[in-house]
Amino acid sequence: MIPGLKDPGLFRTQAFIDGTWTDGAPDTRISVSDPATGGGIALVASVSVAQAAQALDSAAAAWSAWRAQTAKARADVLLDWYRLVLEAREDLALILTSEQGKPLAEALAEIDYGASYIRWFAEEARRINGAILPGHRSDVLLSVRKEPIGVVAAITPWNFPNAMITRKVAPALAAGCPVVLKPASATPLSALALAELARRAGVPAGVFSVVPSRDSATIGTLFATSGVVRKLTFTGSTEVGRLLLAQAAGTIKKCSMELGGNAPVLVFDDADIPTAVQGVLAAKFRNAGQTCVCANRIYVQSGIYTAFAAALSDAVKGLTVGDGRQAGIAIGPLIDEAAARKVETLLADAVGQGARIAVGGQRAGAGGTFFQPTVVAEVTAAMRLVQEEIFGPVAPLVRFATVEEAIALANASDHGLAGYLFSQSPATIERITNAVEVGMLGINTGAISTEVAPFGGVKQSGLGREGAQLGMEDYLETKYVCQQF
Ligand SMILES: NC(=O)C1=CN([C@@H]2O[C@H](COP(=O)(O)OP(=O)(O)OC[C@H]3O[C@@H](n4cnc5c(N)ncnc54)[C@H](O)[C@@H]3O)[C@@H](O)[C@H]2O)C=CC1
Ligand SMILES: O=C(O)[C@H](O)CS(=O)(=O)O
Repeated sequence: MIPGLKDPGLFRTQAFIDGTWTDGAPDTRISVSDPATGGGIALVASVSVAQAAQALDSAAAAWSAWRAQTAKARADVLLDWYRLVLEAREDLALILTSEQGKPLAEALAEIDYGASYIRWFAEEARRINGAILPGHRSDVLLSVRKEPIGVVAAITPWNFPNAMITRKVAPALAAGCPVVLKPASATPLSALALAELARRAGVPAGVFSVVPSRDSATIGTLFATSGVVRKLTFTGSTEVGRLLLAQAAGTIKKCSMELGGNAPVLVFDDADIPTAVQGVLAAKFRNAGQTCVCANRIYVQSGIYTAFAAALSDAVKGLTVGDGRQAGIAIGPLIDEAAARKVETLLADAVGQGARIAVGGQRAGAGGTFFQPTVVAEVTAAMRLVQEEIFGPVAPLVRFATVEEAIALANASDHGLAGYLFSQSPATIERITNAVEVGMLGINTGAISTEVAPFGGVKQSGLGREGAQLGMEDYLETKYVCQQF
């Protein structure tokens, strides 16, 4: 149980299948722990493959009635879900912080962000328009219709355990598609609370099921290979996304992939230093650096390097580390011991090659997975801090000299999700905007995520877009009709 919930009915530990709360496989449960304390907070059902398959079958059975609903009727259910989520935002944030660790202020922001996707796609549901085409002959009528793709299987990560779910489920339901969701095993409680609120909003049985599982690989294989599933949508690491794409190939399944990132930041000599510092703080340290759009490699032009490094270090020293439920905390715990060890390993590699720790660099506090917000100077491209997604509160600073060098350094990655640029030169901004290989670019800001804009990456950061009008397309099929008079 989570102390302090106003509505204990949102604390759900069973699976939600075909509109019913149900136990999982016997003798198998997911132990959910609080990353701030290491203590256990719940034992959650872990479904069997048969139960996951049953959820898929119930989705297929519910599809025809859900797609037959008018767009307005689906939009009304989504708006009710949106209202209920906002009414429960404090409980949802407390559940989220308890299982994931981010500060409550960030958790509240995530709930609002997640809810914004529900509202956005409630509105988009009524804008799924087709077209009448100018015919190629005078005796035909040509039309193009958008139709729901069918049963959607979704797999989501632990770092945004609310918004990554609504960013998928809301457009799917709006389009007329049923969804079976497998949330991350570290953070199933947020998903189950959303399912309870969807049930209260009137989402019909079978249209939205949640199947937590300790055996992600087996459930993932079922989702990727089942003939019932028409659409697989995944958010998580590139490694798992690659595996799922390969598994889905056998059924030519439509896939959306929101994968790993390695965001470059370019700070030019003409940047406004306070703006650049605030932008890097926002892009680097949100969720203790555990976001896919985090600033991962910070390239600073040589003329501003010393001043920027000093200003950023001073700002980072002011970031407080602690339990996200306490007031004023900026950096919560990392999700688990493995995540903390990875940060230590990357730092040791950098220092071993000559990098210098300017701020932080150690675990914070007595025990646990808290890590000091860290600034590392004199980092080079040869270091793992630059080559790998850090997923921790570490800001590596790399020098560069010219615009051409900055472009080459920024694009020297197999990933291309987000990127950031700080400059006051229109010519530099235009040059970099055109040359940098990313799906999303922040210019003089580190906060870019919104439901109104298409979220996604290029290269090995993924396929497709979420949010915006584009985000609906991933849940639709196009039918062309040629009618002979
Ligand atoms: N592009 C985006 O929007 C986002 C990308 N990410 C990326 O996700 C990663 C961190 O999240 P994690 O949850 O640790 O990623 P992960 O890939 O380990 O897990 C993501 C989800 O996949 C499941 N999973 C794990 N192995 C699987 C398998 N073999 N088959 C099927 N499902 C499997 C997990 O249980 C979880 O639900 C980072 O690389 C981050 O960049 C995270 C959030 C957003
Ligand atoms: O990085 C992620 O996990 C999310 O996509 C973060 S965001 O959408 O809030 O930027």
